[in-house]
Amino acid sequence: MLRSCTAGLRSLWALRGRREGAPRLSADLQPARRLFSTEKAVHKDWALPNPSWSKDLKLLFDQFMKKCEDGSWERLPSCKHTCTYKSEDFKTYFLDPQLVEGEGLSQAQLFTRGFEDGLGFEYVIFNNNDEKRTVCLFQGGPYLQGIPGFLHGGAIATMIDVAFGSCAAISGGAVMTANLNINFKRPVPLCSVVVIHSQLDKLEGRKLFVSCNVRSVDEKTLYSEATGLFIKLDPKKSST
Ligand SMILES: CCCCCCCCCCCCCCCC(=O)SCCNC(=O)CCNC(=O)[C@H](O)C(C)(C)COP(=O)(O)OP(=O)(O)OC[C@H]1O[C@@H](n2cnc3c(N)ncnc32)[C@H](O)[C@@H]1OP(=O)(O)O
Repeated sequence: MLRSCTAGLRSLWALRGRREGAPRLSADLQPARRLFSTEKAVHKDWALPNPSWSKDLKLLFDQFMKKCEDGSWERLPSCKHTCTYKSEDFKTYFLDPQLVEGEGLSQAQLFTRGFEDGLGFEYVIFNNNDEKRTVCLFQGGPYLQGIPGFLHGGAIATMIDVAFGSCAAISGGAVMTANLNINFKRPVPLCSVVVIHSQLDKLEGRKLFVSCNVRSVDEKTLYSEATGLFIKLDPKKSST
């Protein structure tokens, strides 16, 4: 298993390099890279443009890919069927191995990647390791409607959780959300693009405090602000 993980990891990052001509990551970006599990399927990286992406989303994506060229930013690949954490990490916490590998979970996939292209969550996350922050570019599709014409608050909360989770996991490894606190300030138009700027504010023992704001592409509209608490899992405790 470990061997196939490593091989998968290598091929994922090789694929990334081939697709985008991405530069080699500097050594200090290695922690983020190590977090990826690629044990079964590295066939598709979902954090790449598809035909459903709007002009705004593609434009922002290109701008951030440019920022990746000097190594200060990195795009985080996103798999659908495999846990984005190393499964070895989670096996430590979820002592029943069936929870991680059982037949019953063969259908399991990441909630945010379970929609057809363009209908649900279209997003990509970029990480700046030195500044301990991430930027998530998010286009919420028509299946995420709440009030007619606007995104469901739960969809925004989900995306904030994913953005926070990535930001926290890069520093903390295997983490879980303990608390999310969101102020919804303006409704987000369905199918528009928003930018979620997340920041690791404080690391205190196993606690990672994060915050974010959700803004329009032109940055003029502040849609939401949130804080979160993530807890680094304790290998001595079972979570089940
Ligand atoms: C390249 C890299 C890519 C990155 C690749 C990753 C990509 C990633 C993408 C996917 C991202 C998906 C993101 C979804 C993330 C979920 O959806 S997680 C699911 C939702 N969350 C849950 O189900 C968690 C349920 N809760 C629990 O299991 C347990 O409460 C926890 C959170 C594990 C903590 O339990 P514990 O380890 O026993 O912690 P415990 O000893 O009770 O508390 C530790 C400390 O935290 C404090 N604490 C705990 N809970 C709280 C709370 N709610 N409020 C305040 N303080 C608290 C305690 O007071 C204590 O403080 P100190 O005494 O140390 O000062």
